[in-house]
Amino acid sequence: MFTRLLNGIRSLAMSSTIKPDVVFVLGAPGAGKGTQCTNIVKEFGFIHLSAGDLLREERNKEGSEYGELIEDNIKHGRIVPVEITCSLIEKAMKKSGSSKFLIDGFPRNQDNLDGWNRQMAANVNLLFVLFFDCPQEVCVSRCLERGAAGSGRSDDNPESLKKRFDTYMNDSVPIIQYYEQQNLVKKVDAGGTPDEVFEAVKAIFQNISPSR
Ligand SMILES: Nc1ncnc2c1ncn2[C@@H]1O[C@H](COP(=O)(O)OP(=O)(O)O)[C@@H](O)[C@H]1O
Ligand SMILES: O=c1ccn([C@@H]2O[C@H](COP(=O)(O)OP(=O)(O)O)[C@@H](O)[C@H]2O)c(=O)[nH]1
Repeated sequence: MFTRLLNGIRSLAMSSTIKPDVVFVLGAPGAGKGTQCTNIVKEFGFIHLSAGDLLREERNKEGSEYGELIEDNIKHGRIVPVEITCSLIEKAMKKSGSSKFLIDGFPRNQDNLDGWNRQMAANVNLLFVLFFDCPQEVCVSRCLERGAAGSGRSDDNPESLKKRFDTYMNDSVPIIQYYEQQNLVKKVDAGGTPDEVFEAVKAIFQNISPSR
């Protein structure tokens, strides 16, 4: 009797656990991920979590044990170990209390993907992967302009950009292909003006039915 009651409570608790909706936002450095996430937040009420911003915030924290490691990776266009990034994402998700997230710039390599699958995948509802497709020369000039305009980023310079693109081509593109094989990728041409790109983004978000 007691066991049956306990099992009943357990299954009720499990069925009422609502998983948050997640959209991964991927694309080359400078493709416009952050810009379009800001638009999506305004129009569709998602919370924007940029993995890069979370890492930079952690790097800037006084006394952070990962500060140097994060900066070293960012400057050289390498990917920070997933345990650090995933924990920052998880913490930010919990803190926000929201149930709809844009996770921008993650997962970017196999280590990221494996870590996410180990730590988070079972607890979220991955809606799709929004992929901003943009020619490399356009992305590079946008990043250089962003640097010249005073982004203050230690990686918006020609040397770091070369490494960031090597990492993107070698490590991140295979992750996008992995999701493509699962029919989860929604591709947007990101070479136009911000307004043109957002028109295409809107068409995607207007057609999704969130899990609740
Ligand atoms: N469609 C666009 N056309 C021209 N410039 C853009 C466009 N989208 C973004 N930008 C600019 O390019 C730079 C990189 O955009 P950002 O959204 O930060 O890209 P990402 O997050 O992919 O690195 C920023 O300075 C931004 O203002
Ligand atoms: O999941 C992530 C996201 C970002 N980064 C690091 O942060 C940098 C900047 O990433 P961000 O997404 O902010 O900018 P982008 O390169 O897309 O313009 C990357 O080159 C990586 O070094 C990382 O290690 N893991």
